[in-house]
Amino acid sequence: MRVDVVSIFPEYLAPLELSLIGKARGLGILELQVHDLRTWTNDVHRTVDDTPYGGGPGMVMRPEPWGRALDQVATPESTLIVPTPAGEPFTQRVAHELADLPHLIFAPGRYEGIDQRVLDHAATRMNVREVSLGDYVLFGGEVAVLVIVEAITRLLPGVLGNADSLVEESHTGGLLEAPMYTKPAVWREQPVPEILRSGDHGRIARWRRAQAVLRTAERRPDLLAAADLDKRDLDVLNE
Ligand SMILES: COc1cccc(COC(=O)c2cn[nH]c2)c1
Repeated sequence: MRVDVVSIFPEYLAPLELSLIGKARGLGILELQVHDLRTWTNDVHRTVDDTPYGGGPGMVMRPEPWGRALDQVATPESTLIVPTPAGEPFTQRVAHELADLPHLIFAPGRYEGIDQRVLDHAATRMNVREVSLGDYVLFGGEVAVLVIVEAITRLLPGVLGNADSLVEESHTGGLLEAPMYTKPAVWREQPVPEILRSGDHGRIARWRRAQAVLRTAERRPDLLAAADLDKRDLDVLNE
């Protein structure tokens, strides 16, 4: 997979050089390049924003620099990803969809956003997806790009050593993950649930499922409604 990021704060994306993402790049699983949007400005002040038509507070990112950046970076097989509070929810399912694509271009917006014509024009020549990480507003999309790139990179084949760890992650099967424990068996007078040390893998799987159902009911009733619960799950909820 190839990833390009165009930003007015390219140094914000430096953490993408580290850890698993750095490993994925080292393995040739992921190609990543970060670009400075101001490369594509042509005025002496390298201007990237201006006041909004129709009035209102703040500034809007001008279309020209973005248009020239995408002219250079995009191909017809590119997908433009724009992190924005106004986007579709970014979920593990969306992460899987994006992980299958050949080329992602991230357009983290600053100020009040990017002139809409940039996205409309891009949509005539590539896929465009506006995605939201949550219902809050950041100063810019760079932090969201770090999150999205990490969520996608860990799904790329060869990145995670133990493929099984993907199976147990939250949001698989639509439920939250059960609580996890490791040594010591007792810590500050708190014992690990004895069932997990019983060696009875059938009971352990049932216990974990029950914990996942209860935790999801408590914290994310929206996910529970969408999950395919079996009779035992319903018994757990009605206990
Ligand atoms: C492109 O337009 C804008 C406008 C305002 C802020 C941002 C940065 O993204 C977020 O704030 C965000 C992303 N998911 N949840 C919040 C982008």
